[in-house]
Amino acid sequence: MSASTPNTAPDPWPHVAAGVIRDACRRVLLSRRPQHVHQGGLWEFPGGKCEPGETARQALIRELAEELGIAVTAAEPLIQVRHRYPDRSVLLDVFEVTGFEGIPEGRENQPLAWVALEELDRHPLPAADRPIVTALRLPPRYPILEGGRTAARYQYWLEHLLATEHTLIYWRARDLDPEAYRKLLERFLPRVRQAGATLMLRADLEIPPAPGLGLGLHLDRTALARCRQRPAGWRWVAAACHTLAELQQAQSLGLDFAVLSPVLATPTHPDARPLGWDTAGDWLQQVNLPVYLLGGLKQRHLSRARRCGARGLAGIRAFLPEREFNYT
Ligand SMILES: Nc1nc2c([nH]c(=O)n2[C@H]2C[C@H](O)[C@@H](COP(=O)(O)OP(=O)(O)OP(=O)(O)O)O2)c(=O)[nH]1
Ligand SMILES: [Mg+2]
Repeated sequence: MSASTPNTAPDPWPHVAAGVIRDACRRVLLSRRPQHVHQGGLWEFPGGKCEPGETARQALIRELAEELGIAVTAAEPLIQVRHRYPDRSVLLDVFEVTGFEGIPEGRENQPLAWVALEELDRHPLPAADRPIVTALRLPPRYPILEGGRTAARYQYWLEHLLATEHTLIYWRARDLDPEAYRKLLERFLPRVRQAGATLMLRADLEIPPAPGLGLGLHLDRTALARCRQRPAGWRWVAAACHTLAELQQAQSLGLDFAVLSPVLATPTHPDARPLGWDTAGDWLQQVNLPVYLLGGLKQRHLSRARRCGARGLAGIRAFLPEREFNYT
C-alpha cells in the first residue's frame, strides 16, 4: 500500500483489512511479512492498510489484487480486532473471502503457505491474530440443548444436531437434575467424540475437565462473575454475557468466546429487555472476542449477526425442528 496522504492527523487505530482465503481442503492462506517491517518475519492473513476514504472491503479487494493477484468476488465479515502493540495500534477488519478469481501468488515475493486450521499454531502470527484463529476454529452456529425433559428426547436432539453437522453444542439441560445430567453426559461422550464435535458443559455442576475428550466449559453469569482466571483443561471456555462489562470481563480473562443475549424478544425470557441489533453491534465493536448472538434469533438472522460483528448465532429452538417444541 502506498504511504498515507500528508496533512491527516495520525489515526489512533489505523484500519487494516485482511482476508481469510481457503482452498478446496479448507486450508487457509498465510503470507510471511518481510523481516524489516512491523511484526516482521511473522505469518499473516494477507491484506494491508486502508487508504484515506476507502472502506475496509474496498481495501481488502485492492490489497489482495496487489499482494496476491486475485480478484475477490465475495467476502463476509469474520471479526474485528483492536490491538495495541508496544509501538503501534491496529484495527484489523478480517473478512472470510468466499469467492475469488485467479490463483494466489506472492506478487511482492512474499512466501505463501496453505495451512490446515490444526496446523496454524506452527506458524507464528502477530499477537493480534489470536481471536482470528479462534473465530476460524469456531463454527457459525452454537446450538443449546435445553427443555428436552427426558433422556430419550435429549438423545434424539443430540443425534439431530450431529447429523446436521453442528460441531459445537452447549449441553445445558437445566431441567435435568445433576445426576441425570452426568449420566447422559457419559452416554453422549463417545458419540460426540466420534463426530469430532465439542460439547460445552455447565459450569455450576463443577464437573472436572477431561483434556482430550472434546469438552468445553460454558460459564453462566454467576460463574463468570466468580471467575478469576481461565479454567484450564478445557478445549474451549465461553461465557454467557448480558452487558458490555461482562463481555470485557470475558475478554480480559482470556476466555475463547462469549454468547451475548437477548438480542430480540424471546418466549423463554419474556421479562428480559432485548438489546436490539444496534446495541449488540456497538458492544461487539468494543471487544475482540468471537461472540455468538442469542435470543429470539432464527437461522435466517445469521448474515445479519455477522454484519453486526458476531461470529454467529446461538439458539435453542433455531437449530431443532420446530415441531419438537409443540409437545406439552
Ligand atoms: N495484513 C495483516 N496485517 C496484520 C495482521 N496482524 C497484524 O497485527 N497486522 C498488522 C501488522 C501491521 O502493523 C498492519 C498491516 O499493515 P502493513 O504495513 O502490512 O500494511 P500494507 O500491506 O498496506 O503495507 P505497506 O504498503 O503500508 O508497507 O497490521 C494480519 O493477520 N494481516
Ligand atoms: Mg500487507
